[in-house]
Amino acid sequence: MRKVTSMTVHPLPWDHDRLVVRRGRRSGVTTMVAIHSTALGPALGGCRMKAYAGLDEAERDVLRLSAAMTDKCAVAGMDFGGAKSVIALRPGQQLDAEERHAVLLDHAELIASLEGQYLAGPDIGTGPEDMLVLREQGAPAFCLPESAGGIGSSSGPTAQGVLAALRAASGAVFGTPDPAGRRVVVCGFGSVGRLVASGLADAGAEVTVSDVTEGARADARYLGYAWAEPAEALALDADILVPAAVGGVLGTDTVLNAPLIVGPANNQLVDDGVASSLAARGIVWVPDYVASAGGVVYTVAREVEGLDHATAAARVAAIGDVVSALLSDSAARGTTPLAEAAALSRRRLGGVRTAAV
Ligand SMILES: NC(=O)c1ccc[n+]([C@@H]2O[C@H](COP(=O)([O-])OP(=O)(O)OC[C@H]3O[C@@H](n4cnc5c(N)ncnc54)[C@H](O)[C@@H]3O)[C@@H](O)[C@H]2O)c1
Repeated sequence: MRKVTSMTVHPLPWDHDRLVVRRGRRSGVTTMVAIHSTALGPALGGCRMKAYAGLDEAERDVLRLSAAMTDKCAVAGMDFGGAKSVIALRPGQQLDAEERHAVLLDHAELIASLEGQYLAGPDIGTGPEDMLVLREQGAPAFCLPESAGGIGSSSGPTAQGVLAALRAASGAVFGTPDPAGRRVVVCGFGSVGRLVASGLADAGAEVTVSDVTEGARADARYLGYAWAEPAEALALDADILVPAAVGGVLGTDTVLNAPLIVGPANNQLVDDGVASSLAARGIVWVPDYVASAGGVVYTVAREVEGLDHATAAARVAAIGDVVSALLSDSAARGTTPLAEAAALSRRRLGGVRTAAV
């Protein structure tokens, strides 16, 4: 196992706790875990399985994502640190069932060697069934299938957290949290986007949805939603834009015509500087790691802390209180909601530097 410590100048950023990288003895696939911070408790974060151009790219991804998890946990009030893991496939590499199982066993071995400091959840390319394989091999993992006593998909609580954030932000921007009559564009009609869209439609909002797949378009038509082409969706004249697809969609030059942006998509900004540019354009952007925390908040409360549904759901709903406070503080101080979220994270961490790499 290659263990990189904070004595290593490259590629480990100064504020990461550790990065462990190992080529699996069964699968030959390289997997890695980055633990950004354990200041608040054991570090948790998703396990991403995808193809990378090279291991440098995979390391950059796992380091950046683990740092963001520290902020996500800290701002959501969780007593957990931030981490992430990556199963780095080669370009074009496809795994059959047996190879996938071997990769998961290798990854479980790596996670188990961290002695409880990393708790894995699902991310792009992995799901609850994979978490069960990790758990069965002695690796701490959450978001297990319902058949194994877990909560299954985290999409429901993630959507509930987005709706809580959206209501709170609507209160700040429009003077009322009620989405009734608001024109909302949901970009990305996937697991979370669909639930956010239906929650808003049920509350009386005028919902337009968009996606890149024909299946999503057919489903949207069947369910009676207005449709926007993906290339035009972000620029639609609306009250609220909900990015629920991929990251990197909001840049300084992106044409936007909604005064409020709040959604679950991770890493929505091309870079953190875009937060200032959005504020200067009079657009309120709720930091994605605040709005999207519902899934991890709920799942960890239920599966790791053993809390009941009502207590866990109340924690998800409290994301709305966090958003209200961030927006009120940013308005009062002339800062961005992102700056306020980062400051809140730093306060919880007792001054430990947490900037994303
Ligand atoms: N599922 C969760 O619990 C969770 C938690 C936190 C964050 N997120 C983030 O929220 C986002 C949505 O998650 P999900 O679970 O619904 O994913 P998903 O894969 O089910 O849905 C994403 C949808 O976006 C569509 N899409 C891709 N590119 C697009 C584009 N350019 N324009 C419009 N649509 C496009 C896809 O076709 C897909 O239908 C992701 O960024 C994810 O990382 C999800």
